[in-house]
Amino acid sequence: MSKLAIFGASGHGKVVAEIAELNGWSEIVFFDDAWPSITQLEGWRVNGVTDTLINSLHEFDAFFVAIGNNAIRLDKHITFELAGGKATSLIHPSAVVSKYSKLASGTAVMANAVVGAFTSVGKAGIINTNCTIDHDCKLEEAVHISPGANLAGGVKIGRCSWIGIGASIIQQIQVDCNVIVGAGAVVINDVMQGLSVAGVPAKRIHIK
Ligand SMILES: CC(=O)SCCNC(=O)CCNC(=O)[C@H](O)C(C)(C)COP(=O)(O)OP(=O)(O)OC[C@H]1O[C@@H](n2cnc3c(N)ncnc32)[C@H](O)[C@@H]1OP(=O)(O)O
Repeated sequence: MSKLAIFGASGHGKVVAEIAELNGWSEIVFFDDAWPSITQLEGWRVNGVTDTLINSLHEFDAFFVAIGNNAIRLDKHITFELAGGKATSLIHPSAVVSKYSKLASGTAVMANAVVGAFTSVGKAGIINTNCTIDHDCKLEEAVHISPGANLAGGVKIGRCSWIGIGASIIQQIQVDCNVIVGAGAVVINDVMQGLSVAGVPAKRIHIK
């Protein structure tokens, strides 16, 4: 492994870059549409915008999109794939990922996260710090499980849904696409597409 392009020069990008270093990537270069306002992220250089990366994908062994917004992350991931880039996943060495689980490309698994047996994670997912996803869960594309959230067995999470920090979801629940589950929520019922829920037990909230 040698040269990795990371799109998204943010706090999330920094965490991802450290995991990449721990995974043995020797050269990491950032890209971000805020360039040239941003040319440096901590010790890493930021080299250009989306088109710059598209035109230089052949110089990299892989790319990774480090954007927190689920829909934008998926869109950029697909853009770079269609342009011929090779996506990689990045797994922190302290994470426990079952050998019977499946992670699609472009997923970050942060420190101390647990991915259980026979669980699948779609492309461009974020499995954040110290969260647990138990057995037989199915996460579609671009899902974000925030730090400290816990999913029991057999939970399904739809495309681009965001499970907030410290939320819990009981077994066999289905959370549809584009859902937001608020911080600390306890989800005991299925959640329909596009809704936001929060509280214990989780109920619909109306966000401004
Ligand atoms: C490494 C990282 O940093 S990863 C990121 C981790 N961060 C998170 O997980 C954050 C999760 N975000 C939240 O929980 C947010 O509160 C959201 C996204 C659910 C809502 O945020 P906003 O869009 O700003 O909504 P807003 O603050 O207007 O709240 C709307 C209503 O829902 C309530 N509400 C919002 N969040 C919650 C919550 N977590 N639990 C209970 N009630 C909540 C508000 O009190 C408000 O109620 P009201 O209408 O009676 O006044």
